[in-house]
Amino acid sequence: MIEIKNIEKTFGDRHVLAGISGSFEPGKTTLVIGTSGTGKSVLLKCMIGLVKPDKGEVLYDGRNFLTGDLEDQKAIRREMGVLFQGSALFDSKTVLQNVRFPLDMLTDLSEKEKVDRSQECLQRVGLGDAGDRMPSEISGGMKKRVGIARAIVLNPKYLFCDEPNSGLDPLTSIKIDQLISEITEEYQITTVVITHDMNSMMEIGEKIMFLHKGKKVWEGNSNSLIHSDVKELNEFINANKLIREMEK
Ligand SMILES: Nc1ncnc2c1ncn2[C@@H]1O[C@H](COP(=O)(O)OP(=O)(O)OP(=O)(O)O)[C@@H](O)[C@H]1O
Repeated sequence: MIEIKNIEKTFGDRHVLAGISGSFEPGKTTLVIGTSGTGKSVLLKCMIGLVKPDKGEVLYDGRNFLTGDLEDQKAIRREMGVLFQGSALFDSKTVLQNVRFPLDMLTDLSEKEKVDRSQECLQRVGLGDAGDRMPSEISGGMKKRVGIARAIVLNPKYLFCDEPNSGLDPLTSIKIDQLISEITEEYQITTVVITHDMNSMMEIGEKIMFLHKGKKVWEGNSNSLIHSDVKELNEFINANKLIREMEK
């Protein structure tokens, strides 16, 4: 379980996060949604330690990530998997080498153990026979799968995905969403996904947080999403519906 308490962040005179609290449960995918520039990525960066919040707490199963013991902080980092926007694969490495990279950096497993574990993760994301291919030779959806395999290779307790559907067609997006959701349940990972994607919200929206102007103004699931009486959320949903209509 991850808990965030009253997270605030200001850049210059811009109050980007104005006190956000919430909790993220194991085995569940929590979606963080909101219009562009509303602070979703900054919140995620605060949670994974890439940005230091001005105020607030981030607790990983009760361990304070910002002010806690250094050993705890290191252990928490080791327990995180991150799927970055655009997959962020190394172009000069093969698919398998990309997946094993965290094992090379952070473990002293034997060569065979590293290959076996990387291969196992590739298998899990449906790319068991793509290990020798180069990133330039595979599709956008496959790159995301490789990114997911790399994010889970260290067996994380916490998984963070920033816009996992960016650049994908709707069908591939749904498959990637389903994969993230299945893996989350299967390994009981606490997963946080930032998304704009209305399909994702309907498909895997068991828990959704809506941010507006640096605040969490609504929380619920995909069923309650469409019946909310929060004006900003309704505007966001209608704008998304419009975009979907235009894309058809
Ligand atoms: N390092 C930084 N320095 C200054 N301003 C920043 C920095 N990082 C983010 N911001 C600002 O914080 C605000 C929120 O940005 P953020 O990337 O979190 O938005 P977002 O909700 O993720 O948007 P999008 O959906 O477009 O990715 C933006 O106005 C952005 O310009």
